[in-house]
Amino acid sequence: MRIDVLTLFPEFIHAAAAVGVVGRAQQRGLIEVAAWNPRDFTHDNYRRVDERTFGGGPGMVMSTRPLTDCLAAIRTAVPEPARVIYLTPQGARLTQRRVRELALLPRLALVCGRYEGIDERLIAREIDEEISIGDYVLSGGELGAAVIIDAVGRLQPGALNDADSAAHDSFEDGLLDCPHYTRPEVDAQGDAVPAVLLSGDHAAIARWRRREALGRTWLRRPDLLARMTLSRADRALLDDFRRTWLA
Ligand SMILES: NC[C@H]1CCC[C@@H](CNc2ccc(C(N)=O)cn2)C1
Repeated sequence: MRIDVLTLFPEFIHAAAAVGVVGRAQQRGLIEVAAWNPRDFTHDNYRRVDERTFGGGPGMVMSTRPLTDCLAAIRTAVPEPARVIYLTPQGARLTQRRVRELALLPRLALVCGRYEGIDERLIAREIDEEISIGDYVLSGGELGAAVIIDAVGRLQPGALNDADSAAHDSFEDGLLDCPHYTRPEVDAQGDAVPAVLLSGDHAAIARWRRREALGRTWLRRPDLLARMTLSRADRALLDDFRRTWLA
């Protein structure tokens, strides 16, 4: 998968994509991340990338000409057509379902706004999809771009190996993750690891983890649970969790 990012801060994007699972995925050729700076597409001595907003008032808007030229360069950089995504609080909330769909595309182009954003005509002409990573305002779209790069990058086949594959499951099935434990078995405060995890009974461990994931989702994110149709086995596990919890 190829991801091009239009940003005034390419170094941020390169740094975010260079570490961990995504950095390794890049080394393995599973994903290619390229950052493009619209400032390189300016022609004035001051390399201006922002301009005053029509109608007056505070705040600047990103200059359209450098953005248009930068996007044109991005589109022609490789023959594959790209889905062009604009990161903005006005976008559709990003979900794991949408991440899984985006991860299947051959190419993404992520447009990172700064200042008050970009001209609405540019959005109409160039942007295929507006995505928000949450209901808050950031100083730029770069953190949203980094979120998308990470979320789709880790889903590329071969990106996660056994050590990380557990992380692949959490939220994949719409549930929150179960609790995790490592040494010591009993800590300095005398708190012990749940015995089932030390039992070696893999079926019981799987049931325990599923029950904890269902229970946590019920307690912390009932909205997620409401969207799911549970199997008979899952309903039994959740009832069991609730009985214990409410006892
Ligand atoms: N109206 C301000 C707004 C104009 C367009 C550019 C954004 C950049 N900042 C962002 C971008 C995305 C998000 C998010 N939640 O995904 C938050 N903040 C700022």
